[in-house]
Amino acid sequence: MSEPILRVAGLFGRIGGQQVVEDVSFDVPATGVTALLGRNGVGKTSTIKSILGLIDRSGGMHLGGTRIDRMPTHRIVQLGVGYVPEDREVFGSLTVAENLRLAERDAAPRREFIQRLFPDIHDRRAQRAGTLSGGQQQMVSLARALVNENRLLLVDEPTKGLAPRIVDEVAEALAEAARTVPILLVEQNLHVIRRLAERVVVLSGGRVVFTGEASDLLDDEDRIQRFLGVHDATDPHDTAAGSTR
Ligand SMILES: Nc1ncnc2c1ncn2[C@@H]1O[C@H](COP(=O)(O)OP(=O)(O)OP(=O)(O)O)[C@@H](O)[C@H]1O
Repeated sequence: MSEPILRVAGLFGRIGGQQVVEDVSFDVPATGVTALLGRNGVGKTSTIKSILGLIDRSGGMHLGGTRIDRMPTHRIVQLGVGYVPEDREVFGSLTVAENLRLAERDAAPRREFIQRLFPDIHDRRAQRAGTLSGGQQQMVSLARALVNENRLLLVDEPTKGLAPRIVDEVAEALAEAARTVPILLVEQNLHVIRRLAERVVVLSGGRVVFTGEASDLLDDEDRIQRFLGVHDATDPHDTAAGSTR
């Protein structure tokens, strides 16, 4: 296997003195989607924020061979790490175009790529982002990260709270994006994980409890239940209409 784009070794993260990430180690391959999974509150968002230096953290982290564990957030971003935060965080009083413009970091932002990937958002470029639906805001949030040439994308629960049809659209956009950039994806929707992820890292209580090929987890109902606490409604043997969240 080629060198991983991100190497996390013995990462600890703290919020208000409380340890929320405990000795976490994993690699993110240089291509495809790696899913960071686990039940609610196990430390997925905190792991992403630790990588970016958004919370107090210590431990070894390398981005393509460059040590980043002592770098401030803006330098990590400048190295080419895009971030799509949980709950989108678009600027509601600004237009779609303004939201995209303020995210542009590169000399040659990929405006045509964004236009092709998100035609609906392009049509709404003069609309204030706060008046968009949740799904449309998610597209703006994704577009803001994709407008730059990144070496790694960190995407936190992009389908949370969205209607099934919009979940499919977001998954499609992520699949397209994953052809150009490796993605570390926090996601709870098993359909989306199944569709996008090649590798999985599972957390429990702030620690890594499983890493492997996505199929090693997704084809094992017992592991799904144990690690994620959900029923796989896509399982053909399962006649109950179980929740995938
Ligand atoms: N701002 C905060 N102040 C105090 N504790 C926090 C804060 N944010 C998160 N925590 C705690 O840190 C732990 C990990 O939270 P985190 O949000 O990283 O989990 P998660 O796996 O992303 O959860 P979810 O799936 O619900 O988003 C939890 O116990 C949570 O209560």
